[in-house]
Amino acid sequence: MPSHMHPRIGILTGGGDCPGLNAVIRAVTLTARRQYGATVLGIEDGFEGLIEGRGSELTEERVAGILQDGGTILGSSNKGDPWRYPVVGQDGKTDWQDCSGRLLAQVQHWQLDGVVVVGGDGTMQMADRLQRLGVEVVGVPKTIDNDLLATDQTFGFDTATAVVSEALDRLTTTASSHHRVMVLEVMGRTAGWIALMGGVAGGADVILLPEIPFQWQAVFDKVKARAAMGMRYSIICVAEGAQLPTGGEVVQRMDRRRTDPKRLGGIGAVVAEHIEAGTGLEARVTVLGHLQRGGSPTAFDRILATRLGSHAADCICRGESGVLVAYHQMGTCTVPLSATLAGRRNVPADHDLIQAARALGTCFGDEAGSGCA
Ligand SMILES: Nc1ncnc2c1ncn2[C@@H]1O[C@H](COP(=O)(O)OP(=O)(O)O)[C@@H](O)[C@H]1O
Ligand SMILES: O=P(O)(O)OC[C@H]1O[C@](O)(COP(=O)(O)O)[C@@H](O)[C@@H]1O
Ligand SMILES: [Mg+2]
Repeated sequence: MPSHMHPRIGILTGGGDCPGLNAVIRAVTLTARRQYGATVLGIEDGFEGLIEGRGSELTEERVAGILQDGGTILGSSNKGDPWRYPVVGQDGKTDWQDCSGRLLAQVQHWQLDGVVVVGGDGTMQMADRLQRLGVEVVGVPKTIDNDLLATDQTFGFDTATAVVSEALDRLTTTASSHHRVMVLEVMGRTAGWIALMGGVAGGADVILLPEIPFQWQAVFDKVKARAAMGMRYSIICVAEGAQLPTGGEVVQRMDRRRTDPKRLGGIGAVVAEHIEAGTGLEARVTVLGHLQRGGSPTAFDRILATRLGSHAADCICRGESGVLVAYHQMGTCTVPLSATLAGRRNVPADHDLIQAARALGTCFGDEAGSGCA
C-alpha cells in the first residue's frame, strides 16, 4: 500500500500498440496528480524500460493534447520478457537470462509505490509475475484483438473494427466494378473478433474465423451462388488465425526473440488462390496489416481508455493492487490480475452476431452443400 499521501507511481505500455493507449496515459497521469498529488513516472518501451531504467516524469504539459493521438508516447515492446531477457555476451552471442531481479532494483531505485501496466494477454503474464515479486501492480487491458479474458471489451478494438469496415466498403466498390472476389486479411491472432465484427459491419459475404473450421467447397458455393444470382462480386473477410481445411494456420515467419515466435500472415493469399482455382472467378487479396493498429482512436475507445485509466489511478494511489481494471456490463470494475492468465478470449461459435449474420446469408465456410449459398 502506498505509504504516504503523495505516492510515486510508474506507468508502462507493453505489447502491440493500439489506439487509446495515450488516452490511458493521460487519464492515469491527470487523475493521479490532481486527485492524489502523485508523481507519475512514464517508463519507456514496456518492461524493457523498467529493466534498463529508462523513464521520466509525466507532467500535465506532457500529456496535453495526446487524447486523440494513436500509438503510445511511452513506446512499447513485445520483446524483452524479463524472466527470459536477451543479454549479449562478450563473445557477441545472445544468451537468455532471468533479469527479474533488475525489475525490483529499478522499482526501488525510482522509489515507486506501484506500477500501472497497460497491455494485452502477454503483458499481463508479466504484470502478474511482477506483483508476485512484491511490487504493487494494477493492470489495464489493451489490444485491438479483444482477446483478453476478464474484460468485456478492450480499447483499440472498436477503432480496428472501424478500419476493417471502411476497408471493406472501399473493396466493395472496386469488386463490383471489376466483377471480382476481394479477400481482406485482418489481424486478431487466434481470435476472430476483428474479422467477425469488422466483417459484419462491412457487409462481407464470407467471414472465416479461427473459431469455425471452414471447407473450401462451402466458400466456392457461396461465391458461385452469388454470381448465379447476378451479384458478380463477393467480399471475403478472413482472420489471420483462421485454420486451413488441411489443418493449421498460415505462418509468415518465426521470430525467436518473441515469447510467442509465430508471426501469422498469408492466409488471404491462400484463400484468393483457392477461389480462382475452385470457381474460375478472378480474385484479389488485400492485407490490412498495421493500418488496423495505427491512427486516432474512435470516440468509444477514447472514452473506454479514459474510464479505465482513471479507475486504475484510483486503485494504485489508494493501495488496491493485484487487480486488472476491467470493463463489465457497460461500467468499470476490478478483477484479480490472475483472472487474465487462464488463456485467450475467443469468439463463441454460438455468438448472437454469428447467428444473425447466418440468418442474413453470410457464409462462415462450414456449411458446404447445406444452403450456405
Ligand atoms: N506467456 C507469457 N509469459 C511471459 N511473458 C510473455 C508471455 N507471452 C508474452 N509475454 C511477453 O509479453 C510481452 C508482450 O506480449 P505480446 O503477446 O506481444 O503482447 P500483448 O501484451 O499485447 O498480448 C512480450 O515482451 C513477451 O515477451
Ligand atoms: O506487429 P507484430 O509485432 O508482428 O504483431 C502482430 C500482432 O499484433 C496484433 O496486432 C496485436 O496483438 P497484441 O495486442 O497481442 O500485441 C495482432 O493482431 C497481430 O497478430
Ligand atoms: Mg495479445
